[in-house]
Amino acid sequence: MEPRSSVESIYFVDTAHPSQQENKFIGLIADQRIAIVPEFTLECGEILYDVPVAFKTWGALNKERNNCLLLCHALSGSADAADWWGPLLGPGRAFDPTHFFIVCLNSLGSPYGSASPVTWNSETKAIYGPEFPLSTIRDDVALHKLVLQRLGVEQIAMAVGGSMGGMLVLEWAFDTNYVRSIVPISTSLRHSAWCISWSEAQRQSIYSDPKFNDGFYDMDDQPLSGLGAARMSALLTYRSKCSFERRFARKLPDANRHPYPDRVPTPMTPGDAHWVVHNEGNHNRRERPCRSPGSSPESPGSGFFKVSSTPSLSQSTDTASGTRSPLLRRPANTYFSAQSYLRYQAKKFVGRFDANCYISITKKLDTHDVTRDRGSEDPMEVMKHLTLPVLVLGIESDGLFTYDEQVEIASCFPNASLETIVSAEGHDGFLLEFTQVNSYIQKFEAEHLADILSQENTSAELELESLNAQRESVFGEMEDITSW
Ligand SMILES: CC(=O)SCCNC(=O)CCNC(=O)[C@H](O)C(C)(C)COP(=O)(O)OP(=O)(O)OC[C@H]1O[C@@H](n2cnc3c(N)ncnc32)[C@H](O)[C@@H]1OP(=O)(O)O
Ligand SMILES: N[C@@H](CCO)C(=O)O
Repeated sequence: MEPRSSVESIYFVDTAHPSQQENKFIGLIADQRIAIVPEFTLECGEILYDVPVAFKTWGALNKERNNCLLLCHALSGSADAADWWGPLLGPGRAFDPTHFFIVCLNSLGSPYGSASPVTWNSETKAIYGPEFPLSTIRDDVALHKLVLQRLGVEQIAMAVGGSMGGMLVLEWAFDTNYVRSIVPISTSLRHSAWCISWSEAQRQSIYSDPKFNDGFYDMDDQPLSGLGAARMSALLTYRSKCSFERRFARKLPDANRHPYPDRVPTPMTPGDAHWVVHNEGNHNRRERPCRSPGSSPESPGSGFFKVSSTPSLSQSTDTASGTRSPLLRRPANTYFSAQSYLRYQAKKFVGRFDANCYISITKKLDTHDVTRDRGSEDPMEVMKHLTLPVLVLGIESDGLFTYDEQVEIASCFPNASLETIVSAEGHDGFLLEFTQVNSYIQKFEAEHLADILSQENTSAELELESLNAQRESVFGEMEDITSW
């Protein structure tokens, strides 16, 4: 499906644009700009009007307009590549704005500024919500190309991205006249049954939240427990068993650093006590009437659970009522550091992401298949003419986009090399192992983009100061993970 807007009709606005009027996530991304594409036809046939595309740039175009380094973000990323790949960005690093015009554009369906369930539909005069149409990786590439052309880019020197970003990178490779080289990382030629299934399980978590309401939820009262649960299971697929064992093993949470997150009722009877253990961590838990002797569940006067700030089953003392605790022995622990971490990550995620956007993006991932509508189901066949230089990076501990899939990608391009990111962290290694990613990409640039590296762009200097400024990350913490 061809996009209909001419490149010249695209214009630039800031984030106060009406498309973002109800988007509470837009403010999380610093200093980005928005391109408005007047009309764009998605692969599904739906036409979007006044389509916002959020983006950030670093450095400047050279006079040949061929030094664009395109960064493509992953599922929960944004156009602010400095936030999630910051250590790779800067003079002397793989993404060097003194040589490259670095551009990162936000994908459709993401809550960070491009058209999505949380942006305004100028036709219905409301946010899209669950009526945002299905978008594909190819839609992103087609839409982003319009914006790149509007920015004056005549050729992409190198497109780099991991995970979902790697899917965009692979689709970019088919634009043989526009793209000179690519670096797909921890990604796939087509979304595997394994990945589709994880997406499905995560969406089901969201659907089963009573607040989801088929996607028509109140933006001020969102299905947070469903979205949080989705992120928890996703996070597990982004890491490895080995990494979790190393970090958490059977440790208990450090109460000073990670205080117990829940307010837990003090049990009055053995049944109450068991109920507390059973429901600990249940965000949708309701208040349970006290069932102590002499009271009935329906007699509120006899009191509901008393609320304390620590899990009461770790205490075997008397209850507030003076009766003996129903549990005299110290029970086995049921709350571990690993759980505390997952809950913390879920809580953090629901503060920065939207449930409908999560569904929209995971469905987009499910559509990914480089062979779709290209005349053969054999990727080798559909890719044999893609002779551009390709560097594939894979992580052996990645259980989501497996190393075998990276081998397959490399084998389908006639001019590809494969390198290994050594990491026990699993899939997220591409966001954590900065030194290795940086050095592999620099080596690749030296080999294939020497002409661009030989040009120095002094006008980029102005931007470097703000690039180096310390600021809080929206996404990654990039802390020393061994400290846990
Ligand atoms: C699919 C894609 O598209 S990905 C591409 C782009 N990605 C993005 O844009 C953002 C995605 N970001 C991420 O995936 C992650 O943030 C990463 C991979 C960058 C970094 O991983 P993180 O999970 O943030 O780091 P880490 O695992 O070390 O967690 C650190 C946090 O957990 C907390 N924590 C650690 N252990 C515990 C514990 N036992 N209990 C509670 N909290 C804990 C730390 O205090 C820290 O908190 P903070 O965030 O307030 O500083
Ligand atoms: N941690 C990344 C992994 C997905 O590939 C994200 O949240 O975007």
